[in-house]
Amino acid sequence: MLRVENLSFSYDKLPVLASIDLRIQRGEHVAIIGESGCGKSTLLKLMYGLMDLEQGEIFWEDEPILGPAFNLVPGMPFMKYLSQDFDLMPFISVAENISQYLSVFYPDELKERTQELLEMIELTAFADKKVKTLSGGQQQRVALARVLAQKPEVLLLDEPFSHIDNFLKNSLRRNIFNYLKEHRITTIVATHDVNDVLPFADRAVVLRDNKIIARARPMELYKNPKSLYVASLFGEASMISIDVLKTYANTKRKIIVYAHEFRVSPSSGFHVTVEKAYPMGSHYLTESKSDGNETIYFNADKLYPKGKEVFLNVAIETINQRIQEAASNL
Ligand SMILES: Nc1ncnc2c1ncn2[C@@H]1O[C@H](COP(=O)(O)OP(=O)(O)OP(=O)(O)O)[C@@H](O)[C@H]1O
Repeated sequence: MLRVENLSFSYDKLPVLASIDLRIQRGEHVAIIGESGCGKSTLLKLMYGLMDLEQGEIFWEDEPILGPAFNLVPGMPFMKYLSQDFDLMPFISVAENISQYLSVFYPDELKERTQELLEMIELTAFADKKVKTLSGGQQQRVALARVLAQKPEVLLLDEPFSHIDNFLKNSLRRNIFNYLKEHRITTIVATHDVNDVLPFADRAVVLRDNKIIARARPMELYKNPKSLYVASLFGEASMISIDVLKTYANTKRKIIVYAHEFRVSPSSGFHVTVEKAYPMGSHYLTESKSDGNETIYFNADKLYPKGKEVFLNVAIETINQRIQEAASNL
């Protein structure tokens, strides 16, 4: 188990993390999510021992993870950390970068394993190319293979697919996250991208204002977001007063509704005026204003012009589910 106990950290007296407690089981895959600058990378660096803690302790099983004040070589040998700059050897080939940490005493195994990792990152055809000649996305894939080759017990990944195009991203995610699960490698991923979180993470931890504000299975967080901040990490969402959605409900309490949960009606429902629409392929993400001047996002299957008045409805099951969840959070 990885244990983070009462961790606090500041850069030049600017607090970034305060009183963080976290337990991650061996083999678990945890996503650290939150807005840019909330401290995700800092938490990963502290977990790896790259910086000294200001307060608190971190353990992997019973071994304390210590920073540079206690370790000449920063970083723990049973862990690997893939930062946003990839730490590759630019003047040697892709295959050599990947196999650098494999044992030369077992040449067949070395070749086989390098081949397996090249296939996983879909760069077999580039095996003999020098890393410096690769694109940013290709270098990120080599960096991923290079950390996997080292068979860490714990892998810390900071935005691991940020440079990779959408065309490849999904298959790479499946290849890599399935591999990590099969090999029971404890994985902690700092990410902005819900596609790294919902399909793969066992748990998501949400950071905001130096603190963990939510932790749960990703689908629980998604279905029952405790705040607009949490919902917004998963998609466009709005806060709506219950009585405007359910006219007979006599309460001003608000619930969160995702853009895709609204249905457009020409004649009845919650009245809004269209401000702007963004084509998203399968639908138009439409920005509108309510009569109370709140910004409401909804998905529409056609393009509504600015100024168009429409009515929005939300399925009664969704409203009731959010009301129940809001009550259970009280
Ligand atoms: N070396 C540093 N010196 C001073 N301040 C820093 C340093 N590194 C990060 N910070 C600050 O600490 C805060 C947290 O940064 P961090 O990189 O951990 O956030 P993040 O959540 O990973 O952001 P992003 O998602 O944009 O990568 C930010 O306000 C950042 O400006």
